[in-house]
Amino acid sequence: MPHDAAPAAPSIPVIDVAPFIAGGPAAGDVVRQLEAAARDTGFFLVTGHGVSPEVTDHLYTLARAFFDEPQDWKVGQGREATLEGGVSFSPLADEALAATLGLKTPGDYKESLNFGPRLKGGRWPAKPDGLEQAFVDYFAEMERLARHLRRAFCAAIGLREDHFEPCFDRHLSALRVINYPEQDEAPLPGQLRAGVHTDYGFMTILRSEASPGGLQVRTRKGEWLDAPNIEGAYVVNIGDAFMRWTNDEWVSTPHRVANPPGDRKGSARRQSIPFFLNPSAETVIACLEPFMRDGKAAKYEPITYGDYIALKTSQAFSKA
Ligand SMILES: O=C(O)CCC(=O)C(=O)O
Ligand SMILES: [Fe+2]
Repeated sequence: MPHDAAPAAPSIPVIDVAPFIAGGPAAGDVVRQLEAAARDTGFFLVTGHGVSPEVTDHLYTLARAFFDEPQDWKVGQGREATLEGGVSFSPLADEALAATLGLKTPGDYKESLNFGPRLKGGRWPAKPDGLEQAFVDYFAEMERLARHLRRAFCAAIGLREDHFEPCFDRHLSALRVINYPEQDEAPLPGQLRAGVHTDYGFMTILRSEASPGGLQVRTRKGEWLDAPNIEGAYVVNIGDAFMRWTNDEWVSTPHRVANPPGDRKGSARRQSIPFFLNPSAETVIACLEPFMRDGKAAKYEPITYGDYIALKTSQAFSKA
C-alpha cells in the first residue's frame, strides 16, 4: 500500500462556526461538520464563535488572583451553600471525578471556584474586586454561544431549531474555573489532575490553556488523544444527558487531565474554565424521535434531568 494511503490518525476537529452564526450559505456545511464530530469523538474545537476575549481574560485573571491567596483563607470562602447564585470553593483533592465511573482514586489534583445562577453557593469573597460580575458576564457569553450550538444541533438532527429551548428556560448550568497547581511533590499513585470521567449534562464549553499536563480524550477505540490548544478556540464536548437523548448515537466521551511530565512539574500551572450546559431539573430526557426511525427502539426509559444529575453528583463526591 503506498504510504500516503494510510488511514488518517484520529483527531479532534477544529470547526469555524462563524458561517452558521451569520446564517449564510455555508451554514449547512458547519452543521454537517458538527454532526460528524458529535457522532465520532464527541469532542471538537470551535473558532469564529464570537465570545468576547476581554470577558474571558477578565474572568481568567480575577480567578487567578483568588487562587493565589493563601489556602487557609480560601477554604473559608463560599462555604454556606444556601445562596442561589452564590459561589463555592472546592479545595485540592476534594473531588474525584473518576468515582463517577466507579473507579476508586485519590482526589483530583485541582481546586475550583463554582457558580451557577440557579445553584446554591456561599457569599462571594471580598477580594478580588469584581469576581462575581466577571462570572456573571462570562456566563452570559457562554449562554449565547450555547444557544447557537443548540440551534445547529437541531438542524443536524432534523428538529425545529427551537426544539430544546424550553428545556433551558430555567437551566442548571454551572461555570467553573479550575486551577491545576504546579506539582512540587509527586502526586499520589493513581492521582491525576482530573480523573477519567464523562460530563453529565447537555454539553460542555471549555476555555483551555496550553501547558504541560492537559486535557486528553479517549477515542471509541480506546486511544488517548491530546486535545489541541488553539489560542482563542473553545473545546466543546457532548454530555451524558445529550447522549441519552440521542439514543447513544451522539457520544459523551471519557476524558481526563494528565499530570505534567516529571521534568516539567514545577512550571506547569494550568487554569481552565469549563461551562457545563445543563437543562432544567424538570426536563424529561426521552429518546428524540429522529433516533427511533427505521425500526430502532429507545434504549432508555425517560428520566427527568433532576433525577439523573442527583445520582451522578452523589457518586462524584463519595470519596475513595
Ligand atoms: O480542565 C480541563 O481541561 C477539563 C476539565 C474537565 O473535564 C471537567 O472539569 O469536567
Ligand atoms: Fe469533563
